[in-house]
Amino acid sequence: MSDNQDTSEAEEEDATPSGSATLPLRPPSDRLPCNKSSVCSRSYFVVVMVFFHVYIINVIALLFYVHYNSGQEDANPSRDAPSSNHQQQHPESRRPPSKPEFLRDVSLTRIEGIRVGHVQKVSLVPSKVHEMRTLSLKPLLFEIPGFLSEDECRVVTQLAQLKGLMESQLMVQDGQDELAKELNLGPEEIFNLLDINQDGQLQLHEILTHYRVRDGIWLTPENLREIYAGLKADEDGNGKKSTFFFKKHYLWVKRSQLVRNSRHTWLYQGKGAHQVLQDIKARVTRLTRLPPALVDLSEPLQVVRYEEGGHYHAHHDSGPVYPETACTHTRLASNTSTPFETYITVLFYLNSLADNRTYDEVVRSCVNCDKSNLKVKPTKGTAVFWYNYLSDGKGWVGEQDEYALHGGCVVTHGTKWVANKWINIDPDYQRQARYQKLVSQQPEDEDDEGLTLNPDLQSSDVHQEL
Ligand SMILES: O=C(O)CCC(=O)C(=O)O
Ligand SMILES: [Fe+2]
Repeated sequence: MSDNQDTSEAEEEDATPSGSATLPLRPPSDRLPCNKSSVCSRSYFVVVMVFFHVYIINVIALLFYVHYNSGQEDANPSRDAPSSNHQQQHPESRRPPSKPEFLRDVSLTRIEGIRVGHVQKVSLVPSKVHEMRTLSLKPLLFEIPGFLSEDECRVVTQLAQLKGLMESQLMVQDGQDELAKELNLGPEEIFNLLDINQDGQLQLHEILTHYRVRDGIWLTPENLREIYAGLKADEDGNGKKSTFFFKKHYLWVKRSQLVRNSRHTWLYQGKGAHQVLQDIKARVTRLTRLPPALVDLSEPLQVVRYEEGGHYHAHHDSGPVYPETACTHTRLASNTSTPFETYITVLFYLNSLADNRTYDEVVRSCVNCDKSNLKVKPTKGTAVFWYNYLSDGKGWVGEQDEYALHGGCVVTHGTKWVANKWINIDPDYQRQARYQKLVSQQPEDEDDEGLTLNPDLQSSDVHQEL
């Protein structure tokens, strides 16, 4: 009780306007300001202004609310995707999503590497359990022995031979005459174009730039000095040459100076393809745990043959195409309107190399194999696969993994056969989703796990060289 009394006293005290004790008290008549018109209108103005401001603030808040809500709906492309229709019926789908709405339906599984040497069992075919060993975490790289059977390796190489293999990279002189005709430029004009600093001379670096830009030829300044020395062209040793010598030393380029010295072909893996090829594609889908549609939309199997002296210098299978690291397949993709990159590379060894002198470096190599951090010896049937991109942490691709630099060492004895399955995606999810939607409007194959493409669409839109 006493507490209540205290409280009511306190309330009474509190009810006294604070600070009023310091103001002189006036008689009640003085406190009626209406007889003073200026005071009355000022109070009236203040009250009106307060109401006006509250009203304006409310309107602005309402506008923000409406804008924010409609903006969320616009930015949500999955709402017009068929699979998200049922979500619209649930009120909880209006809650803020834990990850961007557009990544709800599709996300890229990334297999955990755990640690180098870690072995996980994977079930890829009914009769067998495969072992998948982590070879590296940076980049994320795995090896699966016996991924292909002996028979499958044989069928793939035979199918490639039946189809016919083409040079992976043309020698410069192979196309030189046609280029000269096509360019319709005289030697003077070519000289001027190559003379980057316009000093009337061609320096070593200008020639080198041209080589890399036009031909993808792997020439170091040392190579060029050797060429000059061989031609006795640079007698004063200042590295300045005439067009005559520049034209002439083209002929000195050897196959070993190409980025890639091999022959290859593409084997279509969709509906109607040889059963072995379809099986390999299905197994790759299981292995990578990616949405089947992504694997279906990817390039066909590329089969590559290296003869003695064959090699593939260090390169990335994806990312911006620098002339010296250009791959046939990234060119293939970049020729098209669909900007696909290679998310995963699955490399199959279709034969074993006879001895230890002839092995492959797979990752983090430089032009020469001695500088590589990791080498994998080709063993028939073994598959290695790695991620060319890091994750964005939200279920799609992030940055390109610089550590995915790799190459194939020079084959010193015999012939080496490999096949590449490049799994392509568009780093821009929304474009990929639009593309997938477009392609999924093609007739579907009922037997298939996922989406099946109309071969005509596939070859004309994505895989031009098939
Ligand atoms: O032949 C190899 O070992 C590597 C091949 C490769 O990296 C490629 O074809 O992109
Ligand atoms: Fe490669």
